[in-house]
Amino acid sequence: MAAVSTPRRAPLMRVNGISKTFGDVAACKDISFTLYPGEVIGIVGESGSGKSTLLNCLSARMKPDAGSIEYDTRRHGLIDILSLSEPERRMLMRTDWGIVHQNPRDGLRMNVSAGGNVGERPMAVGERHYGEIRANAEDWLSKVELDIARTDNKPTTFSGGMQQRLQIARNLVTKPRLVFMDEPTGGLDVSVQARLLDLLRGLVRELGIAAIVVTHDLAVVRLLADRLTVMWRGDVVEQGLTDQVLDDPHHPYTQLLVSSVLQV
Ligand SMILES: Nc1ncnc2c1ncn2[C@@H]1O[C@H](COP(=O)(O)OP(=O)(O)OP(=O)(O)O)[C@@H](O)[C@H]1O
Repeated sequence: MAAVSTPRRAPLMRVNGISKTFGDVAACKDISFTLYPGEVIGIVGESGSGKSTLLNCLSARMKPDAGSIEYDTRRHGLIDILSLSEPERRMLMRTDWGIVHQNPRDGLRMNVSAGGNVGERPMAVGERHYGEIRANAEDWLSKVELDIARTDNKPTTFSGGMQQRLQIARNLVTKPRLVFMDEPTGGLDVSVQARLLDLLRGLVRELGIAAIVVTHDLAVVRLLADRLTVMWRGDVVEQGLTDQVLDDPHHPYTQLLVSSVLQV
């Protein structure tokens, strides 16, 4: 019988040999991986292991010393993001990418209403009909479980959890293909974290968005990530399917990380 071959999807992002040094500190050493459309990759590691540096390089906010990052854009196909000009990078950010910061204040405009925060991105990519932009913004506020009666309120009047949900709506409203998340539930109460994670997981799956999620919290990756990358002192020490890595860790650092969590 002839072998049935599964068609291989084209990668969304191909990361090859990324390194970044600050003085004597090698923050990231020769990091490579491939991300496929709709896939969620978690990057875990202790403080100072290089997670944020890697995320900053991948999202073109920091230039690595070596390596390449190719991304399959909707507009121009596969491009080397390190060669983008600043306006091109900003356009990619508006059309294809989202960034969810740990601190919602870094990702929101605090003096603009909640509806304005969500409506700004569709406007930035050319939508002009006020009624539709507002209706879409309200739809997204509902999706992230914010009361649409608060549409005209500024995020300064929201709780931390509400601000984080607003930041998620602002990022997802234009249906990006890739979202970078840096400790998306950090700094929130445990009960608020759990609800937010459920919401994020539902939205990412429903929209088929790929994501790269940096966290030191294994519960976050257990729930969100298909695959896991474990960093230790700038190196990737283990990579694999999330459940496999967490249930059967091979590297001593991963074993320590998993055993230090009572229950994930
Ligand atoms: N702008 C910078 N200048 C100098 N050193 C830096 C800079 N950014 C990061 N580093 C160093 O690079 C290493 C990796 O830092 P990074 O912030 O990427 O780690 P991290 O895993 O994200 O840590 P955390 O979980 O605490 O945010 C650390 O030793 C850090 O001190």
